Amino acid sequence: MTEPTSNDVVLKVTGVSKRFGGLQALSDVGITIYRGQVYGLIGPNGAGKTTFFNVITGLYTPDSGSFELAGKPYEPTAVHEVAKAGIARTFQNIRLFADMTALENVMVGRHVRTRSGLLGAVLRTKRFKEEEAAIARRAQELLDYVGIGQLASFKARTLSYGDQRRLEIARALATDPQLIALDEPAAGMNATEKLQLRALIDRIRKDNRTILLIEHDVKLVMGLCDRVTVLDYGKQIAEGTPDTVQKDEKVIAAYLGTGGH
Ligand SMILES: Nc1ncnc2c1ncn2[C@@H]1O[C@H](COP(=O)(O)OP(=O)(O)OP(=O)(O)O)[C@@H](O)[C@H]1O
Repeated sequence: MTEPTSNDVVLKVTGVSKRFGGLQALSDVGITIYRGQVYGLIGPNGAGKTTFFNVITGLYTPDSGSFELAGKPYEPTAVHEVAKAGIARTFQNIRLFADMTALENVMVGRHVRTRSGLLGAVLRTKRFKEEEAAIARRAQELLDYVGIGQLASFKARTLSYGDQRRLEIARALATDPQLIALDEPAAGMNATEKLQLRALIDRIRKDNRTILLIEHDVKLVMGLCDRVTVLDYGKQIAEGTPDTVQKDEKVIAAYLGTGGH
């Protein structure tokens, strides 16, 4: 394998701090993710993982930090701006349009990248209709890609939990993101669904896409990720390959609750 170069950096985040009242939720946290990597963010409950995710994706305003996506600075000031910049995310608590079909849910994701706009939609111009047909085709391809193509016409709420998570991933992919941020994708999944999820994430990586994930299932993270950051009480206590991180004494202590807190 060739060494990644700075041109391959997808996300570079440095010096992120965030305080909630008296609580320092993040202290000077930074990560660099290269194209084609699966990057894991782990840590005990309350370590700051979700806060870090929310900062990167524009839900929380950080007290400090600088952000670069594919070589361009971006300000994570609002969720839609972050989506436009090229980060798509899924949520710990699935956020689909429950009464829309699977296909429609993916089409909504794709609209971030369309050009006809509202006026075209109201007037139902030729260009709008062509664009809609292309979006529907692409949405179907993405459903096939994540393995639920046969469920395209089913309402999202009728899908199994695992399939809803796949649908969320398809919707994220629909925006053609630089980075896909997955918030606990394996939460609530059974062992078979976890294996399928792992295969899907592997496939997405093979297609040279880049993934950041928060995950409680340490085994899944260690088996899947190229690099891992471990947070504990808002501090980055380790960063590296799963092998090195797993052996790190601070990490072992944090997970066993003997970190001296
Ligand atoms: N909006 C908020 N207001 C106040 N405190 C918050 C807020 N969001 C998070 N916190 C606090 O910040 C700390 C970090 O929380 P965060 O949810 O980021 O941790 P986490 O690592 O994602 O935990 P978990 O694994 O339990 O989801 C916690 O002490 C939490 O109570």
